[in-house]
Amino acid sequence: MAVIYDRVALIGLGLIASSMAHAMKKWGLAGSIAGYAKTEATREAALELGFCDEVFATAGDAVKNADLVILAVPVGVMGAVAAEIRPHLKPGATVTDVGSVKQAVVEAVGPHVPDGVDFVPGHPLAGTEHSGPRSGFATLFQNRFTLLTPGDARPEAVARLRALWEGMGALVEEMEADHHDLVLAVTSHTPHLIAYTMVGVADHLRRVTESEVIKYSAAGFRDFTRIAASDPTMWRDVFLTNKEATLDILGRFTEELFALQRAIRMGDGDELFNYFTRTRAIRRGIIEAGQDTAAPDFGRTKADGP
Ligand SMILES: NC(=O)c1ccc[n+]([C@@H]2O[C@H](COP(=O)([O-])OP(=O)(O)OC[C@H]3O[C@@H](n4cnc5c(N)ncnc54)[C@H](O)[C@@H]3O)[C@@H](O)[C@H]2O)c1
Ligand SMILES: O=C(O)C(=O)C[C@]1(C(=O)O)C=C[C@@H](O)C=C1
Repeated sequence: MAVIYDRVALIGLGLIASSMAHAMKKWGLAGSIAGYAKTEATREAALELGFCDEVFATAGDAVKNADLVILAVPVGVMGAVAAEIRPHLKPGATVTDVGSVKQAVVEAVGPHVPDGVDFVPGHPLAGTEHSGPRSGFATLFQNRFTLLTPGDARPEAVARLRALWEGMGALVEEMEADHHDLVLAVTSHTPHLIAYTMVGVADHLRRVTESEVIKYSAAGFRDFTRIAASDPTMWRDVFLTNKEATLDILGRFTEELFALQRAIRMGDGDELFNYFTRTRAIRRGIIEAGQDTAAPDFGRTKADGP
C-alpha cells in the first residue's frame, strides 16, 4: 500500500497508539513514525518492539515536521497535551485523536489548534482490556468501525485520514461529536459501567461465599470480568467527560431494570419471556444484517478464501 503521511507523530504510546503504529508499518502507510511517552521505559519499549523509528522525551519535539499528529492519551489530558504541542505543529499538518469521547475532546483540543492546521477527531471502535506499549497489535482495527467527527476540517484532510484508517483495515464513518457520544453511551460506556458494577457486586459477595463466585463463574460473568479489567484512568475520564449522555442512558437502564425486577417479584413469566424474546431478536437482527463487525468472518467474501 502507498505511504499516506510522510511523518506521523504519536503522542502517548499505549494500546491504541502501538496498534496503529504496528498497522501503519505492516501496510506501509507512514514514511516514518515518531513517538512521545512520559516514561523512558515506554519509549524504550517502542524502539525495542520497532513500532517507532524515533522517540522523544517531550511532545513538542515529537510533533516537529509531522504531517499527522495522533493524540492517543486518556481523554482527560487531551487538552493539556494539545496546548503543549501547539507551538511546534507544522503548517498544513493534521491533528487527530483516538479518544472514546468526542464532544469533550473537541472542546478541549479545538482551541489549541492553530490556523492552517486541521483537526479531525476520531475514535476506533476497537480495543481490549490491556494497556501499554506491549499490548498493541497490527490487526486490531480490521473490520472494525472508526468514527470521525470532522466538524469544519478541510475535506482533503478528512479524506486523507479516512484513507489511513481504511489502510489499517477499518470501516470509516463520519458523524457529529454529540451524536457519537450518545451512541457510544449506549453501546460502550454504560455497558462498561454495568460490567464494573457486576464484578464489584461479585467481589463483595466473595467474602460471603469464600471465592466460589470467581471459581464457578460461567461464561457471561467471565466476559464481565474481562471488560472490568479495562484501564481505570481511561474509564474514569470517559465517565467524567461523557457525563450527560451516560447519565441519560443509565436512567433508562435503571427504569428497565426495575421493570424486570418487578416482573421477577410478581412471577410475571410472560413479561420476562417477551422481554428476552425482543432482545434475542435484536442480536439475531445484527447478525442477519451482516453488521457483526467483531465476527471473525465479517466483511469476507468467497474471494478471500476459507
Ligand atoms: N483501550 C481501548 O479499548 C480504547 C479503544 C478506543 C479508544 N481508546 C482511547 O484511546 C486513548 C488511549 O487509550 P489506550 O487504550 O491506548 O490507553 P493506554 O493506557 O494503553 O495508553 C495511554 C498512554 O497515554 C499516556 N499518558 C497518560 N497521561 C499522559 C499525559 N498527561 N501526557 C502524556 N502521556 C500520557 C500513558 O502513559 C500511556 O502510554 C484513550 O483516549 C481511550 O479513550 C481506547
Ligand atoms: O473489547 C473491548 O475491550 C472494548 O470494550 C473495546 C471498546 C468497546 O467496544 O466498548 C472500548 C472502548 C472504546 O472506546 C472502543 C472499544
